[in-house]
Amino acid sequence: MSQENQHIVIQTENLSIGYRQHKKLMVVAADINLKLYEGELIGLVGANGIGKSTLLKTIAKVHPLLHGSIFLSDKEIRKYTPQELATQLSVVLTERISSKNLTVKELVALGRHPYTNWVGKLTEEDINIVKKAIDITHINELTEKRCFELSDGQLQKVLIARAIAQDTPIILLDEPTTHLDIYHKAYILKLLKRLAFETKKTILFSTHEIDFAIQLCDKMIVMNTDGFEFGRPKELIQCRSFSSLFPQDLIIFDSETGTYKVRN
Ligand SMILES: Nc1ncnc2c1ncn2[C@@H]1O[C@H](COP(=O)(O)OP(=O)(O)OP(=O)(O)O)[C@@H](O)[C@H]1O
Repeated sequence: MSQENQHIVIQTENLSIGYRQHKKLMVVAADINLKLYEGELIGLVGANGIGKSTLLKTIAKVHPLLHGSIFLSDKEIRKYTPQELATQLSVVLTERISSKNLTVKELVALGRHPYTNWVGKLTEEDINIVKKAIDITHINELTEKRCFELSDGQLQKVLIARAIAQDTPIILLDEPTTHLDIYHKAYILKLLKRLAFETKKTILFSTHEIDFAIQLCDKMIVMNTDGFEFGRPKELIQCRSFSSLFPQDLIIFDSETGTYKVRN
């Protein structure tokens, strides 16, 4: 699809992100201007502590912005009620969940919460959406287990299933593949790509799997100490964005293969 026909789903204008500590501002990143379109899978990469989680939490309104604006589907984020926001955006963060006594099926069904009545009764359509989310994330054999019985990787897939069940135009994920083996890392990223393409969702995720992200993402945001670079993976390779991401004493970026190699 050509970009002119696509809607902008997330837009930031002169956004500054960071923290207020003892009345002091700690700016993590400033002047962030992004336009993310429907149907795009966008990978957010950068060194440890550069601000990836802070950016995701700020866009999700889990953490307040310091300056500037964020628009989700043309509406400023501060104007959204929590209920409205839950129908626009689902989030998978790295924090441990508090509802570990729930079964996997119950946790995934919580994704339907924004759409259910006040007693949380699921309609037949809700049940089908939950089933589909369980199917496509390959967690069928886990549905009756309680969440505290799961491995980190299994729990990660369950949280992704909950976000899919929430069925929002935007999905934000903080390091969704951290605890997964290499096969399931590729599986989940390909699933996110397919979801973005087939259902026109905008999916933004942070990751340290830079080589997988280069292979699969439509666009990438590269955060570094000087600011950020944004574009298609090929363009970013040409601009040497990945080469300058880390000190060059131990690893170098091979632009032919799109991977990092350890120096001999
Ligand atoms: N609650 C907080 N209060 C104050 N500073 C924080 C808080 N959380 C994170 N920071 C700081 O903000 C900066 C960015 O942290 P953030 O967690 O966003 O980085 P990240 O890129 O996600 O890192 P990683 O790859 O290690 O997960 C870091 O310097 C971190 O110490």
